[in-house]
Amino acid sequence: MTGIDAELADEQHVVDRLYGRLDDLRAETRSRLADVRRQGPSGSPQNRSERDAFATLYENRVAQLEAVEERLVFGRLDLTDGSRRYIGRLGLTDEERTSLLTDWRAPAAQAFYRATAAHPDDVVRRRHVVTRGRTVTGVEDELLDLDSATDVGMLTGEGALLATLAEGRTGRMGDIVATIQAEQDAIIRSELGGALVVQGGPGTGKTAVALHRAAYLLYAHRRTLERSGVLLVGPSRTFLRYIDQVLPSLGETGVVTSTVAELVPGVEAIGSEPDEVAEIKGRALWADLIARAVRQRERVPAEPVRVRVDGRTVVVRPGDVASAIARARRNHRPHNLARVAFVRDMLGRLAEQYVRQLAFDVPPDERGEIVEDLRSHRDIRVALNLAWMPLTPQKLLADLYAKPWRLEAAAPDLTPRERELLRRDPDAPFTPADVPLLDEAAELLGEDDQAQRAQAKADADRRASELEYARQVLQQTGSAPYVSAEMLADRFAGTGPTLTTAERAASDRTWTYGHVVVDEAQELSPMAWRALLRRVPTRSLTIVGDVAQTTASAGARSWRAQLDPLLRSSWRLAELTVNYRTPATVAETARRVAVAAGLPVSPLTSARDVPDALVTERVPADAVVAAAVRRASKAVDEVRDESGAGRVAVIAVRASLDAIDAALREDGLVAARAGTGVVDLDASLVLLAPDEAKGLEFDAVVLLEPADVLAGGAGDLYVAMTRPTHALHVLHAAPLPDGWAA
Ligand SMILES: Nc1ncnc2c1ncn2[C@@H]1O[C@H](COP(=O)(O)OP(=O)(O)OP(=O)(O)O)[C@@H](O)[C@H]1O
Repeated sequence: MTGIDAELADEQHVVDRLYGRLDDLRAETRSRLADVRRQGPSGSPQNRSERDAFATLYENRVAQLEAVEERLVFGRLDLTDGSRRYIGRLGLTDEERTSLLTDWRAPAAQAFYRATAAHPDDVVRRRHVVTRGRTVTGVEDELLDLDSATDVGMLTGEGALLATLAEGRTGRMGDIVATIQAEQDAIIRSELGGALVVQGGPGTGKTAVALHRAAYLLYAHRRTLERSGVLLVGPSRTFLRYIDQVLPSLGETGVVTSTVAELVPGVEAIGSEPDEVAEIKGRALWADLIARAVRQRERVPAEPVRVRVDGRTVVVRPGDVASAIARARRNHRPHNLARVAFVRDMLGRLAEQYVRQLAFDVPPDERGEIVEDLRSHRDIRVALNLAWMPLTPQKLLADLYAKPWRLEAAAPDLTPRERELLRRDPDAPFTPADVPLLDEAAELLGEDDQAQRAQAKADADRRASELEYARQVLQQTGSAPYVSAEMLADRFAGTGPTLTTAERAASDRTWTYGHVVVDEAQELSPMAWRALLRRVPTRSLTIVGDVAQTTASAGARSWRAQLDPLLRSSWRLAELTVNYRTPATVAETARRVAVAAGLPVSPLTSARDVPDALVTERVPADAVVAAAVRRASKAVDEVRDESGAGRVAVIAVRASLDAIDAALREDGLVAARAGTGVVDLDASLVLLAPDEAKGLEFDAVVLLEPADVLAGGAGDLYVAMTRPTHALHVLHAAPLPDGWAA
């Protein structure tokens, strides 16, 4: 056996043992699950719910143990004291509780990502163990000894990293646990508190880092975050699908994912509108505008309203309404809740008028029946509603858009043209930019929640007793490391469906999360930020993005300008500087074009280059589409491999997509498209507008007419050019944008 063969055989031995232990744990947990299930549907309700709770606990554990099959172990640290430590997707111990495998998130694993020759952190050797299935196929060593011959370069585990980067894309993002780089690790393990902004050029791993950070925080702060939950906000459903396998592969399934458009449960924002209109709706002035619109629904009538009740007359007097409004506003409750006080006050005044007309006195505490008669009188109801209308957020906003006089009264800061742009039918569907406005309105309107409050009190009492019981069960069974009393109590809650924290959080508009991760955060408008920050009062946030890639007019061009007004300078900035996606030639060209267009681009070094990564082809204007079809067809053949990996995107301005689609079909090629829904990322060919390509990546990209894309926005072109991992084919009739040539 040669030296390397012997090394591989030794590692295979270790890897076999680890998988053996994993198999044992799986079998053990499955058998416990089977035992619990075997007990059948008998016993007291308490026994049954306890059994269900344990069944869920074991099911989750089985799922977690299944999820770590691929690359269970990927690293080894040889330490100065002669000991070895294996690093993997989760922690494993043997029957005697001796550590066999260290979870990549544990403090003991940090050196695997951070140790350098200058700061070896007790590590003499870092080894990347490469496996395929359960077989060790390679090892790669770095000696962290200044005197050693091995030079540790810019990248950690360079061979393993470059091999990963060269793999064909599958349409789904994978995890990077085996090859996280030091600058990325520092961000992933950054403390939980406060707002952390991660700025980095395209392909620097911002999304990957954000997801691994979520997994890290759930591990390091499980007790805090298990109950409050973590929210991950992405730019589109397609993007959320693109990343949806990463957290499960890291053993974490409890993160709520959402776009800004989905933040308000019950609202489906399926409408679309020009970017220009979305920009207006994103402005911070809507906070005041909506507050004003709500106040304008609390209105003193110009004239007294006389109402006949059982032969007597009561008068809804402007003066009384004004004073009842002023009093109801005093306790600063939301509109629909303060309305209860207003109505009570007005009915008291009307009852007083009514009693004065009787031949006898009725003391105030005996006027209940009179008050109820007045309350149910149609004309009084109408008069009080006109003064203080109960409103839903949808009604408030739809009225503002549909009734020009309402918008004019509420929005003196908008120009007549801007107000005209906002005009729409009262029953037109809401758009994504409406959602933060509906959320703002919901905050100011509140719900008429008397029944809800009574229910909440009953729920809270029941919950307290369930929690106490769950604590006792945990003490008796010793299951504390896997589950908290709160989680167990949730599952004990015998009535209704047993919901996880994530499920409860996702269905509750007013839920506040323990941490919020925002990806492509540069796209968020000031109003979208307000809606998000409402969901994380602790301001524990990870904000990742690139202000050079902004495509929405309402988005940010500078973090300071965007975040200072919201977070009062209390945010910290980290930068990522190495591009892992795009070949250097393509990345540098994209960067020059972006600089020439005046974008605030971040410094960027590329991890690798690929021969012939950038091909530009000039064709006559009427031949661009045909050339694109030819090129796309060739690219699909070139990138596809036997495993089904290999993805190609054609990117062009929105106005040309239909023509390209038709031409592709004529040629027998079907491309997946976004339309209004989710792009089928399993397709080997997709057709996208530049903003739809945001955050995604493909082996090859066929880009049409960069000058047209640039005309739509420099950020659009920067995004489009930086999507490929191997090749960018550019087809153009118009001259290439400034900065293209080196
Ligand atoms: N340390 C790493 N090891 C292996 N692959 C990595 C690493 N860091 C990033 N990558 C890969 O580089 C590609 C780009 O990463 P990612 O999408 O997270 O970048 P990004 O900064 O969010 O890009 P963009 O701003 O363009 O959306 C992905 O395929 C990702 O898996």
